[in-house]
Amino acid sequence: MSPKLLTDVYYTLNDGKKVPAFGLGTYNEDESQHHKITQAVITAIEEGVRHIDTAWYYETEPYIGKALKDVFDRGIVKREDLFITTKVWPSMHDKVEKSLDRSLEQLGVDYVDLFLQHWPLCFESGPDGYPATPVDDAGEIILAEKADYLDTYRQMEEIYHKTSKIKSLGVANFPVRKLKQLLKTCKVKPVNNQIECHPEFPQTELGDFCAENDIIVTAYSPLGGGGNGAPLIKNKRAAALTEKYKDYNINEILYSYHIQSGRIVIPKSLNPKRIQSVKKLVPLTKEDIEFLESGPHKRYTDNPWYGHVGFGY
Ligand SMILES: NC(=O)C1=CN([C@@H]2O[C@H](COP(=O)(O)OP(=O)(O)OC[C@H]3O[C@@H](n4cnc5c(N)ncnc54)[C@H](OP(=O)(O)O)[C@@H]3O)[C@@H](O)[C@H]2O)C=CC1
Ligand SMILES: O=C1O[C@H](CO)[C@@H](O)[C@@H]1O
Repeated sequence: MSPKLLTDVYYTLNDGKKVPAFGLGTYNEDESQHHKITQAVITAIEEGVRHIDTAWYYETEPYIGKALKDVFDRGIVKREDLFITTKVWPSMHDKVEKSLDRSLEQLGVDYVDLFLQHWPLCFESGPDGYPATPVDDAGEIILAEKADYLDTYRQMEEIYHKTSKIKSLGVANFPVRKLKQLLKTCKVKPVNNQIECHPEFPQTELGDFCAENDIIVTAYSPLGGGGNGAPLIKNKRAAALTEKYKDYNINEILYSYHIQSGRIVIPKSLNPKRIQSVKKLVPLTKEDIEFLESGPHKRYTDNPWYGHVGFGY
C-alpha cells in the first residue's frame, strides 16, 4: 500500500468548513526573491497542495495571484478546490475591509477561505497602513494607543456577515489571555489560531486551550523560520527519527509531527524541487512525538512588537 500523503489530510473547522492540514507558506522577508513565489505556488498546487497561506503584510499576494491565474486557466484546479488564507495587519486595524479588498484584488479571487487577525495589536500608521511597522527614534513600535484590537475582529465579523468575501474567521499570535478576551466578546467564534509551533516550541498550554475551545492551531515557522536559517533542520531528535523512518526525509518528519498532533502546518519553500520532495505523512507514534518535544524549548521568531502581545499568559 502506498503511504498516506501530507496533502491527504483534511480537518473540519468549528463552523463546519473543511481545511487541508498541509499548506504552503509565502512569507519572505527578502523582496528580491518574491518573483519565485509564483512558481512555488504553481508547483505546490501541481503536487496536490490545496492550502496557501499569505497576508496583506507579506506583499506576496500579486505573485500568488499570477500562480492562481495560471492553474485556473490550465484547469489544474478550480477556485473551490483551494483553501486560501490571508490576514489583516495591525497597521490596517481600522481599515479592515480595505485590507481585505486589496488582498482579494491582488490574489484575483472573490473570497478567501480564512481571514485572520494577524496580531492582537493596533499600530499607528498612515491612511494606507504604511509604514507597516511604524517605529519611533528609539526603534520602539508605535501603537495606536486609543485603538482596541477587539474592534479589528468586530470589523472582520461585520464583513463576514454582510458580504461573501470571507468563508471563515480566525486569529494569529493570540496568547491564552487575548483569546479569552476575544471569546467573551465575539459573535463569530474564531476557527483557527496561527502560532509559531515546532518540536522546540510546542506551545502545549496554548494548544490545549485552543483544543478545549474547538479552535484549530496552525503551526507557522515549522522549521523555526526561513530568516533564521530554518534551525529545526538541524534538530537532533528529528534527525534520529529519519534513521527510524528511513523512507522519509526530515521535512516530512517535522511536518508530520503537526499533522499527527491535529494541527495544520504551513511550511514555506521557494524551491520547486524541495516542494516536490516533501510528500509523505510519517506514521509517527505518540512516543515519537514526546521524544521530539523532549529537548530544550525556545521561540525563534522575534519582532519589535512581541513585548506588547503578552505572550506567556
Ligand atoms: N502568522 C504569523 O505571524 C506568521 C506566519 N508565518 C507563515 O508561516 C509560513 C512558514 O514559516 P516561515 O517563517 O516562512 O519558515 P519555515 O519555518 O517554514 O522555514 C522556511 C525556510 O526553510 C528552508 N528549508 C526548508 N527545508 C529545508 C531543508 N531541508 N534544508 C534547508 N533549508 C530548508 C526554506 O528554504 P527553500 O525556500 O529553499 O525551500 C525556507 O527558507 C510563512 O511563510 C508564513 O506563511 C510565518 C511567520 C509568522
Ligand atoms: O507573518 C509574519 O511573518 C513575519 C516573520 O516572522 C512576522 O513579522 C509576521 O507575523
